[in-house]
Amino acid sequence: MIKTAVMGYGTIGSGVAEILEENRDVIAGQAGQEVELKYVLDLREFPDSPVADKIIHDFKILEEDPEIQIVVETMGGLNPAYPFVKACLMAGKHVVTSNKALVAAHGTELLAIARKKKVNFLFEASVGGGIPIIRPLYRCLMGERIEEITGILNGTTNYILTKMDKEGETFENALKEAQNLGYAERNPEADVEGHDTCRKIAILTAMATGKEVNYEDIYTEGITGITDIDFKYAEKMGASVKLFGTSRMKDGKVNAYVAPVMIGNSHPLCSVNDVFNGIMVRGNMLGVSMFYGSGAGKLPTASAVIADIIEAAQNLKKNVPMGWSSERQTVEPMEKTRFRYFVRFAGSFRNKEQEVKSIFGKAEVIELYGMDEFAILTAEMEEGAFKAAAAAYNEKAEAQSDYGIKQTIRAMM
Ligand SMILES: NC(=O)C1=CN([C@@H]2O[C@H](COP(=O)(O)OP(=O)(O)OC[C@H]3O[C@@H](n4cnc5c(N)ncnc54)[C@H](OP(=O)(O)O)[C@@H]3O)[C@@H](O)[C@H]2O)C=CC1
Ligand SMILES: N[C@@H](CC=O)C(=O)O
Repeated sequence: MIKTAVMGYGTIGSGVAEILEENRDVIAGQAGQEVELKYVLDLREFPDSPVADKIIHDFKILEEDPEIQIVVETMGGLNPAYPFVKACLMAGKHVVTSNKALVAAHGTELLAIARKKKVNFLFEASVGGGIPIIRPLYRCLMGERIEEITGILNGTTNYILTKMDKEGETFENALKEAQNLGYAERNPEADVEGHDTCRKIAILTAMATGKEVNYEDIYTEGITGITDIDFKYAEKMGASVKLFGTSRMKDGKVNAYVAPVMIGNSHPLCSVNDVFNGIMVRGNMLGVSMFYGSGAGKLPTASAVIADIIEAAQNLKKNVPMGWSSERQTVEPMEKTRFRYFVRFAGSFRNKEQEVKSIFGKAEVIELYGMDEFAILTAEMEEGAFKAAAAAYNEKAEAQSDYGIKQTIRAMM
């Protein structure tokens, strides 16, 4: 029998405990022996829960218990998750985590310790919730040169954007619902400002390149600036707005960003709604493959944790080769990335046509009935060139005491 401990009995930790019980026989069949939950480390008591008799508050108890071979970290954050996980690996225990903040910040070091100690540090649940994506990258796609990963990688923001788009819900109400459903991070700023997606695309890029990626090098913009008016234009254009995490890899160079993107209804990721995530992976031989499923939530995410527990149980005496090295992958500046741009301007197109055309070049024009504003969809250009054009337009508008650009969203249509 293999004994495990869960650190953090919140949304995901309690899901892990539930599946260990509910799917006990399936897990034992795959792991080759029974997997028993011995301890649950948390700050609080859970007297009415099924794990009431397993609750501990002192990390030393599980760290020093030689019976514990696999530790699950579902506390979130870096402190004390990082020192606890490191201590478990140093003590020769396998660690499974759903914590992308931890993997993005300290993954390189923790993977190296796991290799040295011949144990495993596994993090399938850290990206895409219940969607298998980490293991496919190091197993099924191991013979591919990965050229691009583009995904809707955050359940909370996709839930919010879907509610705003399809039901006219306000940003604030939709966020509250996502929090009540257990999708959001403890500090939801990580979701809505794009930091969670940034960590996930950094992890996927590191998996794809085999090199460490500093998530702070990735341009990151969240969804807090997206409004109901943007969705009105999107509807008229047969489009929607989604938060993308994208990484393009070519000749050793990586272009990566996190940003809301206007996409047409025919884009494969446009129909990924609510808490669902969708991840497109393009390999040089495979072409495009799509991964789709619940990107957050108790049981889907816990299901991914359970798969890692089984992987560790099947490899108790050896380190499964996966992850990345300490060699740093550089990320190209955002200025070099090419997009079309959806731009909203104050005033009427009739009055601004000459100026807009002379500064932004050829563009499609979109007007909404009864609005004192208009929008354009530019041709594809480099981010640096677009920024220069937008600055020139705003400068002119200011000189004429005229309000300039109201909104800019990158577009792929
Ligand atoms: N929720 C989701 O859908 C998903 C979450 N994740 C990730 O999984 C991790 C956990 O998320 P989630 O379950 O939602 O978070 P929760 O906040 O629901 O759970 C965290 C639990 O850990 C406990 N905890 C915090 N600090 C300590 C400590 N020092 N010692 C012991 N216990 C502690 C918390 O106790 P208390 O409440 O008393 O502070 C809480 O019970 C995060 O990294 C998150 O990013 C990944 C995919 C999906
Ligand atoms: N807050 C995250 C949880 C899963 O990673 C999300 O909403 O996607």
